Amino acid sequence: MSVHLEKKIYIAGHRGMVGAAIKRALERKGYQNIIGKSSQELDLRNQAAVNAFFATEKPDIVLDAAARVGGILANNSYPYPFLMENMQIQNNLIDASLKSDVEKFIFLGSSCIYPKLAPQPLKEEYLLTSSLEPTNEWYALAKISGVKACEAIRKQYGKDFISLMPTNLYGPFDNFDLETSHVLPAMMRKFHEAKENGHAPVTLWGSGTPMREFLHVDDMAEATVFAMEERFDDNLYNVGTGTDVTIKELALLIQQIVGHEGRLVWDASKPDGTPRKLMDVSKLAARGWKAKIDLETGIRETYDWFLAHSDRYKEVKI
Ligand SMILES: NC(=O)C1=CN([C@@H]2O[C@H](COP(=O)(O)OP(=O)(O)OC[C@H]3O[C@@H](n4cnc5c(N)ncnc54)[C@H](OP(=O)(O)O)[C@@H]3O)[C@@H](O)[C@H]2O)C=CC1
Ligand SMILES: C[C@H]1O[C@H](OP(=O)(O)OP(=O)(O)OC[C@H]2O[C@@H](n3cnc4c(=O)[nH]c(N)nc43)[C@H](O)[C@@H]2O)[C@@H](O)[C@@H](O)C1=O
Repeated sequence: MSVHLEKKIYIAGHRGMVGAAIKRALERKGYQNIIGKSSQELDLRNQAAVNAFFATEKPDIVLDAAARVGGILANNSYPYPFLMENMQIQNNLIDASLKSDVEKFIFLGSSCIYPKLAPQPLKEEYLLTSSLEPTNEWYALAKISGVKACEAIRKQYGKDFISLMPTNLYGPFDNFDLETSHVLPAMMRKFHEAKENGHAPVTLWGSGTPMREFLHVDDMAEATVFAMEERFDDNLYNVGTGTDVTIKELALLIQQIVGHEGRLVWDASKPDGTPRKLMDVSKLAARGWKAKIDLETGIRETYDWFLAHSDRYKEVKI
């Protein structure tokens, strides 16, 4: 299905890693009417401000990539904002989109919505079948309520509101802050700085045995644009590569790409999180979308970006 290139598309969170990648993907395809606001210009936690923005701008399509986002330690340390701010942001966006008759709304969730010990790979139907992973249950609960809000709107009003569940993402404009980031950017920065420091030892968190699946953000953006252009018959679709690695394997790959030759130390006082969360990506594949960027290529490209933006990676994003 094609979407008119003049449709007004609002990307919530257009300055973030995912939002910026979606903007690049839309621009590549020739979309001409893309809008966005920074959190300073429009605080999405403020319902009155969000309603006023929608009344003025009247977007045709809303892509929701705005959220409070962080790695395992940030999620575990700040449960209240990860629950409350995410619910506020998404509730305001979803409700304003319904009331202003937006044609299409895409909500981005996360693979952590699925139960901690669900069978692998994770099928969409496993949602709400057992308990969540404790390190990120607050964030996961917010995301689950977003999925359900979109599903409720679809069920009650027949509107095209859908949810995409990305696996762990990485790429340009990631958060490289060592306390709040996800594992892949943290490892890249740690190995890089240790190499510059005479190949000093690198300390990583947990046991190294958990498994994670990593998707390049440009693939995620392509999947979002694909979903925007299609009319799906269901509410919830996983987005991933369908393959995963252990955290130790990831460390060795990044170490080799960065060229660090020192020792690895595993800090067992830090949490492992969920043992595995591999996505079953067959539902989206059946619609005709699959990831293109393999992990090694994606990490090499991201490291090139990191080297070219060495002034930026020390910014704290949370
Ligand atoms: N990164 C990952 O590994 C994964 C991410 N996701 C999901 O993808 C989406 C995007 O994540 P990602 O790009 O990584 O995150 P980033 O932190 O890079 O970007 C988040 C964006 O949200 C905006 N934002 C946050 N709070 C507010 C607020 N109160 N008002 C307005 N805007 C706000 C920020 O705006 P500003 O820059 O202007 O402050 C920023 O642009 C999220 O829904 C996340 O849950 C899902 C799975 C994995
Ligand atoms: C996308 C997803 O991201 C979060 O879940 P997570 O996958 O557990 O998060 P993570 O990327 O931070 O860690 C992955 C694994 O890696 C290990 N690990 C080793 N060394 C470092 C390290 O240096 N930093 C970090 N962050 N982790 C490290 C770490 O101990 C863990 O075993 C959710 O909270 C939630 O936000 C969500 O949905």
